[in-house]
Amino acid sequence: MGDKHFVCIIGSGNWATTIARNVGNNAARHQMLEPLVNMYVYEEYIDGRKLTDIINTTHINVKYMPDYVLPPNIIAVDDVVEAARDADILIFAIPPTFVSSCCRTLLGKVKPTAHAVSLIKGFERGDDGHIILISGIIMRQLKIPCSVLVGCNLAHEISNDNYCEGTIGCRDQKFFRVLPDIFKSDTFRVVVTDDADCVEICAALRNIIAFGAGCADGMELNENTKAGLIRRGFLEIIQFVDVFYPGSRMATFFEACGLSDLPIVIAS
Ligand SMILES: NC(=O)c1ccc[n+]([C@@H]2O[C@H](COP(=O)([O-])OP(=O)(O)OC[C@H]3O[C@@H](n4cnc5c(N)ncnc54)[C@H](O)[C@@H]3O)[C@@H](O)[C@H]2O)c1
Ligand SMILES: O=P(O)(O)OC[C@H](O)CO
Repeated sequence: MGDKHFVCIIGSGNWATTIARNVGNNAARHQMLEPLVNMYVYEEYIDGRKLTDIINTTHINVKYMPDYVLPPNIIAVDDVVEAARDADILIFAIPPTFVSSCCRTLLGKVKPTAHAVSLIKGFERGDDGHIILISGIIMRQLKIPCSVLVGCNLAHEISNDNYCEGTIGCRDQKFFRVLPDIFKSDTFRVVVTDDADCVEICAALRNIIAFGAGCADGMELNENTKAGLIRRGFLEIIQFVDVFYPGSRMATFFEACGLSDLPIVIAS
């Protein structure tokens, strides 16, 4: 762990662009990080100009975050292989639908020692009906470990420097110290745990409870009923993890990935 880590962000949407400011600021001053950070941008044309050119000259992602200035050490790259080739830490922040195709493109092209971090919420469904974690897809396809960062993380609030919290589920002890240092800021508190499956599952399943709460509103059920539904849904997440990911810790459900993220999604 002596050498500096080169960081690459894969994605340039709302969340990727928001977190890129923290990553860029931290990379510029952290002794364990290379100051330049690549950001893979799915190329688009805005008024005839490439989005990558716009980002690299104005430092603004006019498509996804038009009022938000990125640090100049964030370098937009339109080729995912080129962006990721030298990376020691690969941050995935794209919608779940694009993960498999992106990993197929990257297969054999990333450093075998690289470590991935998924900021993606959601999961895929396997042929047998089982849940497949997004980090699992990344690990299986790229054959590198993948940690996760999730929490009560509405991008527009973080971009406004409103206080918020995130939980990192770290799958490699070697990265325990450096991962929080990559993402945190004065207003973004990041806690790291090794209970990575539980962290990711909390974020993946909370949408189901939020959907149920939305249905309760739509059916004009009262607040007592909705609160009961949310409590029972949260309990079901705990029971699900207990059955399918044994060994997870109860305390993890009360970190940002669990209890704080749930009300956000229900309200939003
Ligand atoms: N927005 C938030 O507040 C927020 C916060 C936390 C986590 N997340 C999670 O982050 C993930 C991304 O969400 P988002 O809100 O940034 O999405 P978004 O809709 O803002 O971004 C879409 C991204 O997909 C890229 N894209 C489009 N077509 C593509 C293709 N064919 N191949 C590869 N990339 C393509 C776009 O360039 C863009 O970078 C989701 O899993 C979401 O749950 C979002
Ligand atoms: O709705 P999502 O999956 O984009 O998640 C948004 C934020 O993470 C809520 O905390």
